[in-house]
Amino acid sequence: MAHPVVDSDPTINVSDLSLSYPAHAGGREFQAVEGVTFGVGRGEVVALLGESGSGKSTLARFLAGRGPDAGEKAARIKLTGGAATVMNVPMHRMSRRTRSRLTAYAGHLAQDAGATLTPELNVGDILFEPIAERNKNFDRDVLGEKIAEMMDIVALPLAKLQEYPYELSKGQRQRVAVMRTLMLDPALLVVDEPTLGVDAINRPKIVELLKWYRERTTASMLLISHDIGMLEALVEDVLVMQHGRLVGHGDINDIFRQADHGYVQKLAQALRATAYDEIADA
Ligand SMILES: Nc1ncnc2c1ncn2[C@@H]1O[C@H](COP(=O)(O)OP(=O)(O)OP(=O)(O)O)[C@@H](O)[C@H]1O
Repeated sequence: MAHPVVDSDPTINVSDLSLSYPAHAGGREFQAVEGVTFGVGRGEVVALLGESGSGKSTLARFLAGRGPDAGEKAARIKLTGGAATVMNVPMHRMSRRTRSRLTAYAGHLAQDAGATLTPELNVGDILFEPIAERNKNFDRDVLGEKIAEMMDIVALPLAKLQEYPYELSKGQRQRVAVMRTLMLDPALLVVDEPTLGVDAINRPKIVELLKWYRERTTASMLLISHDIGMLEALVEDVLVMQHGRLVGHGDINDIFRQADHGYVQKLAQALRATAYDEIADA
């Protein structure tokens, strides 16, 4: 059985990978990702950009080991071509046990994760939930220090630990969801639009938290985000997807300055319209 090697380099290695959703409701199998090749080196932060429906979340969920996770059969992702390894674990025909080992080291923040926090638990227990699921006898005091540090970074008062998700704002719930993803000290962090729907004042706090995590670990990150502040603070390498294919790949500055693909040019223009020039010139 394959064991994840947490310090393997690269952390992610993808070669000509194609991913599909199964046929359902009389429809045909749908290929969401087609012939994608790239790697994420140890400690590297790679951003995955592209228009809605281009396959970013599918690729991210699969590489985080959550491909077959969805309750509904129709949402289970199948490898239909090529190969991928994550922390040296081949992603093809993975046993349930191997997958469980992998997901212990690969954190995944799904899109809009703040909306899916367990409603019956208070924030403190939500943060302990991933650890309690693996080991009932964990040390609350040791982890309490880490939680206090993270709460401080994202500017949530400690009193919030006693509150339930319905008592929090959307942005507060999202900050809790990001903290929860960091509780198991993932060696690979796959985050899908972590600041989406969070107001402009609180977005930088999520960026700060991911930066803090990056600085205290050698974690690798695959980050889906069009948040310019986040790209500036964390990202070196960018992948651009369109219709399930990779249409751009390279250094964040080069790709937006010398993009030769029509869609990458349009995306670069849109990002520049926000603040990209300031970043590229800095
Ligand atoms: N369960 C499913 N069954 C069939 N097709 C699906 C399923 N889930 C997603 N898709 C399709 O797969 C394609 C890629 O979707 P995906 O969510 O990966 O894109 P995305 O780039 O992350 O988009 P967004 O930015 O809107 O999240 C889309 O065409 C989508 O409709």
